[in-house]
This record gives sequence, C-alpha cells and structure tokens, in this order.
Amino acid sequence: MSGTVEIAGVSKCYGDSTVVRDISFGLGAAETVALVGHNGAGKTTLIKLMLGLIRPTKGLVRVLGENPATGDFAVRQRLGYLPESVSFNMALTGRETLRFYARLKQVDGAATGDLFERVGLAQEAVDRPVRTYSKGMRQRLGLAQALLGMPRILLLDEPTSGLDPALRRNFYELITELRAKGTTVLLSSHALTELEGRADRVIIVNKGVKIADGTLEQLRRIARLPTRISLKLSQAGATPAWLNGGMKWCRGPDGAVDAEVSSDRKIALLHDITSDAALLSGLTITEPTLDDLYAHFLNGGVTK
Ligand SMILES: Nc1ncnc2c1ncn2[C@@H]1O[C@H](COP(=O)(O)OP(=O)(O)OP(=O)(O)O)[C@@H](O)[C@H]1O
Repeated sequence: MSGTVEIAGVSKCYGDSTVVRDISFGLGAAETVALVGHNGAGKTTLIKLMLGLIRPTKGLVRVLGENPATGDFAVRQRLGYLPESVSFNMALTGRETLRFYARLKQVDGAATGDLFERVGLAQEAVDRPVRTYSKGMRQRLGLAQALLGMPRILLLDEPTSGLDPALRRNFYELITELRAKGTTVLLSSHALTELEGRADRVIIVNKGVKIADGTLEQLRRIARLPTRISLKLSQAGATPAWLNGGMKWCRGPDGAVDAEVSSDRKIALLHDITSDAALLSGLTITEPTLDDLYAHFLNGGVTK
C-alpha cells in the first residue's frame, strides 16, 4: 500500500499548552481510517496539520510527499476537506456554491453536476439558495465541495453528525466507492458504533497523544478483552461438563446461560460446547465492540 500521508513525531503547542504530542502514523492509498477521541483530543488539529493550515511545532508532516504548509499548490488540490461545521453563504445556490469552491481550488467547475448526483442532492435543489436546505442537504453540499477535483485524500471531520440513518448509509456507500478507486479517507468521529466494519483502521487519540492504532482485529488482540458467549440450552436444567469447567456462567430463564471468556480459551470452549449440538437451541458470540476497545484504551489499557 503506497503512503499518501506521513505524520512523524509531530507535536503542536499553543503557548504553554501542547495539544498534539509526538504523534506518528501514516495513511495509505485506498485506506479508510477512523480518527477517534474525546472532545479536545486533538483530532481537528491533526487534520489542520495535514491540510497545511497550521504548522507543527515539532516533527514532520508530509502529504503526497510534500509539506502541505509550504509545498506545491497541486498537493492541496488533491486534498478534500469537510470541516466539522460547514458554513456556506446562505444567499448562494448549491450550484453557485460549488462553482465558487471550484474556482478557489482551481479545479474544473463543469463537473459539479455529477457531484450533486454522487452525493444525492436532488436536482430540483441545486438552483435553490442554500438557506432553504435542511442540515442533511448542507452536509451533502459540504461533501460535494470536498469531492471537487477528485481528491486523492479526503479529510472528513465529524461527517455524519446530524445525518439521519438513511443519509449515513448513503454516505458510507460513497466512502466505499471512493476507497475502491484508491482514495485515502480519514474520518474523525465520535460515532464509534457506525465505524465498525467501515473503517480499515482506527487511531485513538487522548489528550493529544496517540494511544492505539490498528485494525479492529489488531486492537482486539492487543486489548485481550473477553468475548461474551450466550447460549440457550435445549433443556433448561441440563448441566453439561463444560458448565462446571471453571468458568463463571450466569444462568437466566428458559435455559439461557452466558459467560465472558478470554480470547485464548474461546476456541477450545466453543469446541466443547458445540461437540454435543443437541444440547443447544441457540448460540451467540459477541466480540468486544469499538466502544469497549475505546473505553479500554482510554482507561490506560487496563482490563477492568
Ligand atoms: N488556535 C488554538 N489556540 C489555542 N488552543 C487551541 C487552538 N486550536 C485548538 N486548540 C486546543 O487544542 C485542543 C485540541 O483541539 P481539537 O480541536 O484538535 O480537538 P478535537 O479532538 O478535534 O475536539 P472535538 O471533538 O471537540 O472537535 C483543545 O484543547 C483546543 O482547545
């Protein structure tokens, strides 16, 4: 995977306060990465560093091989950015807005019609003033603006906040399409649940420090959080040998039993449990969610 963004040993200070501390990571082509962290963790600061809007106090930022703050304008043309709060000139229509941004970015404004279609902004809305748009429509317009000039890297700050579930689904479909075409997508978000299965990799920052970086599978392996196994016994009172095998099972009504099992014992236990399938009428395996992992890493990586 070829790298599109490189952040190496980057710190950013404002006066006495260090808001990003010695962070390093790279982003690859066709990679969708979630940047997650509490409010004030430093996510927007990292995005602004990649955009070249601010410069690091220490360390190196490279975007498509160049320093985005001083490098060639062509590099900035290949970046798309959707800020956390999109604010447009309310008097302009959607079409005028996009043409305005196309001129700023010095990219072809003629393709804006396609962009409206791609982000699902209805044709009838395109020539209406932005003040008549709903929040979702403004967010779509913001996304269309970010997609101007077919960026190789998209930096999206809280892109789905305020979107209804249908719009969110649409949004992630578009991200999948872009990934297939080789675009690097960085999503800063608080919406952990919706990122599962959508981001290739997750970077967690806390108080300006990177505390985790990996695929969901890698983070699960590092965190070693237990898996929850929930079963339904065909006969409520049955006591197969594995129920007394040193694990703490909780019995519920109608033959329901469940327990938390460590990742190293999980496969052997499942083997025992399923060796007599007639004993079971249901089985659910729940792996730690991104929410669980996030809480774990914020907690200093200590399993409670
Ligand atoms: N121009 C600035 N001057 C001083 N401090 C700043 C400046 N910009 C950001 N900060 C501080 O840097 C810290 C990180 O802010 P940042 O906006 O990067 O956080 P964030 O993770 O994006 O938060 P949120 O999820 O709330 O958007 C915050 O404490 C913020 O107050």
